[in-house]
Amino acid sequence: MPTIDCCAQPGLMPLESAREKLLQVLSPIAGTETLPLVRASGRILAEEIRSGVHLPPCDNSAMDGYALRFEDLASGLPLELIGKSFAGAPFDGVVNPGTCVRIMTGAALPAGADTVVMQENVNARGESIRITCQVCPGDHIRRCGEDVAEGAALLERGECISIAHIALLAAAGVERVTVLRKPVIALFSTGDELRQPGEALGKGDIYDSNRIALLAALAQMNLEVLDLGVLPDNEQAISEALQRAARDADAIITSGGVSVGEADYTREVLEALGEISFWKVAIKPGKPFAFGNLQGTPFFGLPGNPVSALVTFYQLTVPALTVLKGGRWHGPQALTARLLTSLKKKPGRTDFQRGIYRTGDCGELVVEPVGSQGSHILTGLAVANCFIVLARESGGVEAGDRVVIEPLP
Ligand SMILES: Nc1nc2c(c(=O)[nH]1)N[C@H]1C(S)=C(S)[C@@H](COP(=O)(O)OP(=O)(O)OC[C@H]3O[C@@H](n4cnc5c(N)ncnc54)[C@H](O)[C@@H]3O)O[C@H]1N2
Ligand code: MOO
Repeated sequence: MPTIDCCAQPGLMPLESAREKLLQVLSPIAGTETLPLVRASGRILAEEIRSGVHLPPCDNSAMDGYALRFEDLASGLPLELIGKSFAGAPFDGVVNPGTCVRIMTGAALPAGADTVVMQENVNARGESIRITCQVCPGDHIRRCGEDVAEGAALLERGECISIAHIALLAAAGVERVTVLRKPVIALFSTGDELRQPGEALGKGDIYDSNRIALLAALAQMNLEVLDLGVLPDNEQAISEALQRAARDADAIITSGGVSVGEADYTREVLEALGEISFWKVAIKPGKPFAFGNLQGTPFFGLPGNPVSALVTFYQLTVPALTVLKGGRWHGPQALTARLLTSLKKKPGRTDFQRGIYRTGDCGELVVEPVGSQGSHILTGLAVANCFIVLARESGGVEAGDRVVIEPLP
């Protein structure tokens, strides 16, 4: 019989409900900017973009070879070579019956020609050629507009611009794009024990890792950060920082001070100044996550334990920030894998254990939990490439069972 999770008190909000609530409350920020295409990767498109050209712009050759008229091949007679067509230097004449043109990959198909034969299948002698293989009409021709027709939509509003999108827009001659501005995220850590790199550690002190990791993660998401640094466990300092954050930022993220200890002030101060919509989620690690707002600015209170901070960042904060910056959140990117080592779990909270997945000998995905799963154990998270997600009401899982995994970004 499974034992009870003593940390899963009644009233914890299921992860799915918490996420739904966040996504209901958040809406995209207003404001746009126009950027050179090359700087637009990861930004959210604020306009639909249509193509001003056909892609490819004209019929052209997919191979280095010879452009000819298919019907000429029936006779088996040699074809007279009358010119050359290069990408950038097309042949201006016409391929009349009995003639052909030397053509390079990407060169415009000359008028009159309807087929290209690659040069490996041709015997060229002086100014005439013979075809040495079976040919089909239209072989090796890339058709005008077969990728994109002039006027067709290239990208929709709200698309998160990828490198492939940049290639597509560049191919259509787009130089600048209008994107949503970057939301500003205010960020601070709390804790009297937190020190900066270069400072000596006194007894019980640690270096502030959460803020640094979150700064990097927010930059990777193309968000602007208002870095409010490390605050002491002091209500006045936290209150002032929260009010500045609400005034100057589009969202507030804090680390620490959301549990029930005597120096855990962040959630209490936020509640006194603004509103907490929910506190404590049925998730492990990360239970004390708090969400609310201060004068309409969304507030994400991440727990201080380093793994808990990053699990709640990925599971709850990233979906909300994706909506805030105008993007679409498509749900967790889940796969299934066969578990190689059994895992203990008590029902009550959705568990995000850290694991390493790979393709096993039989070609299916397998996953191995990393050693220690403590919420203060950063090495486990550092070597992991996925979360192993164990459902809220499930107990332990046996080796050989199939489990859900979510690859880490
Ligand atoms: N009686 C209970 N105690 C605790 C509970 C509970 O339900 N009942 N929940 C535990 C859980 S779960 C978590 S997670 C933590 C969260 O606590 P806080 O959010 O209040 O965080 P702190 O107390 O400030 O710190 C916890 C832990 O993390 C270290 N820390 C804090 N900030 C940072 C940082 N920026 N970088 C690196 N490490 C940080 C801090 O030193 C503490 O060790 O509460 C449990 N307690
Ligand atoms: O959930 Mo806490 O996040 O277990 O350490």
